[in-house]
Amino acid sequence: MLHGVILKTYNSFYYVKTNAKVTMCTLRGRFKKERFSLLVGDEVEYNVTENGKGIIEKILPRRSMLQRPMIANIDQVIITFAAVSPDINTILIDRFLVLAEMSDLDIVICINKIDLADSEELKPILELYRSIGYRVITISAKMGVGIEELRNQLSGKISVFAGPSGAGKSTILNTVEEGLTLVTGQVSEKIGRGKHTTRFAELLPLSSGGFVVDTPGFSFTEFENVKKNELMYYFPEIAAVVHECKFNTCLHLKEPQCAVKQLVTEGRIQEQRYHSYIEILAEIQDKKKGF
Ligand SMILES: Nc1nc2c(ncn2[C@@H]2O[C@H](COP(=O)(O)OP(=O)(O)OP(=O)(O)O)[C@@H](O)[C@H]2O)c(=O)[nH]1
Ligand SMILES: [Zn+2]
Repeated sequence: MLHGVILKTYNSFYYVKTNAKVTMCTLRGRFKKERFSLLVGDEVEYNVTENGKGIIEKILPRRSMLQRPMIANIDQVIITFAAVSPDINTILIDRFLVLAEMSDLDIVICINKIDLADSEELKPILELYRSIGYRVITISAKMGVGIEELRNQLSGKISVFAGPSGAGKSTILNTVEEGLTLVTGQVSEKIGRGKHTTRFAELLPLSSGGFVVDTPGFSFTEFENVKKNELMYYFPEIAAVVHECKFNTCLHLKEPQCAVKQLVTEGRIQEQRYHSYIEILAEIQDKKKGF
């Protein structure tokens, strides 16, 4: 039996990649009821028949699952922002970070367009995220700076790019490997408006090994699923100290003897991050009130 990864699905066919070869597969009859749960990114075992078609015999256990886009076994998210044009927006970075933390993915922050940036202005932002423990890489897709480091980071893994429009995600992919382009726009926004444009994401194989998802990840509707007393755990530097607050119900707002607020005062938790926390918390609470 061969072992492979599902790159895309189309009309009940699964395109399964093993080494350099892609085989069109169908599902063994007894799996038919599982058809809708088999996802791009799933690892399968299959046999090839005389006509060259494959039959999937076994679905291997999943390591992870992302909801939007629906993909199995994603290893990491590359949160991509431009240093300028559009100007870097740390609150927006924090929002993407929360979504990535919620999905329990490894995270890399990729700051693009450093050819346009004032490195002195950028430095504190890089230091902030590095101090929290995030891996931050700086690149210029246009000038080819930092691309080797990014390639190494993508090698052998399944990655999804996420980030605002104009950050340069398509340009980056195309620089990492010629011919790779993202289907732009958030997946979830394509649903509706009377058009049947819902599509499943695909995996694009990289020549260095590994895959990237062809659609950008995440949309902000996903904050709906966060509980107000869970949000803190998606800010690693806040999560690390919440047990020191006096009240175990502390949301770190106006409660007395709050370790989080104390550390913000001392500058050991960055004010900007605390503000992002407060802002997202307020949004979650507003939604619960029925807005
Ligand atoms: N100066 C500079 N411009 C860049 C760089 N990378 C991308 N751009 C430009 O930024 C613009 C946006 O790039 P895209 O690759 O379309 O960005 P995207 O993130 O895919 O955007 P959406 O398709 O809207 O999601 C384009 O005009 C690119 O040429 C860079 O490193 N430096
Ligand atoms: Zn507190």
